[in-house]
Amino acid sequence: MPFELPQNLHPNCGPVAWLLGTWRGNGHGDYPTLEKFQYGQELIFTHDGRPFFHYMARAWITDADGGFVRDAAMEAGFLRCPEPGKVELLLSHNTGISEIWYGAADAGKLELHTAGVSFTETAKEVTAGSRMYGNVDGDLLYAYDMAAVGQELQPHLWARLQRA
Ligand code: HEM
Repeated sequence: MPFELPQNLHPNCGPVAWLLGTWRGNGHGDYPTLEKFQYGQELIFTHDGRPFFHYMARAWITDADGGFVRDAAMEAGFLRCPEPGKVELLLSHNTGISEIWYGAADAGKLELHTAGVSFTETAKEVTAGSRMYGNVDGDLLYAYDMAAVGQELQPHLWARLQRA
């Protein structure tokens, strides 16, 4: 179904409007401390006309044929649009991590970097992140790099999702 810009979209959110809706697809994961893995994921961005989007995502580990193995990471938050092209992201993870991000959006591309990461006393140590979201031929491609468990900033996830 083609994406139609909502009539009540806040103008500050124009550069990220293409993200609105539900996306599903597959990704790959890696990190020096881990075995490579594959996953399925669903991302949902919604809005109510105010200058922010609500965001939630859930992932599940898959086998080589794409079959469900087990539930994996969940994250939820708010993508705020203080002015066109400028975003702030507040993100909470089921793994006990909470982050503040700043980013820039332009022509189907959104790039974000953490300004701060907090974690509970039982969570793994994550100290920084970098995310890139791009609209490529109508699909959502993203890459997530993290600095965690003593390793420097490097790829943990990349995925290609289709509009559901
Ligand atoms: C699509 C979402 C994600 C998937 C499918 C995923 C998958 C995995 C898997 C399979 C592992 C190995 C341990 C395990 O089996 O649980 C892992 C470890 C880890 N992930 Fe992720 N992850 C995701 C998102 C994230 C995010 C958003 C963060 C940071 C906020 C993160 C941080 C970590 C850390 C710190 C480890 C532990 C590394 C270690 O102890 O060596 N992951 N992840």
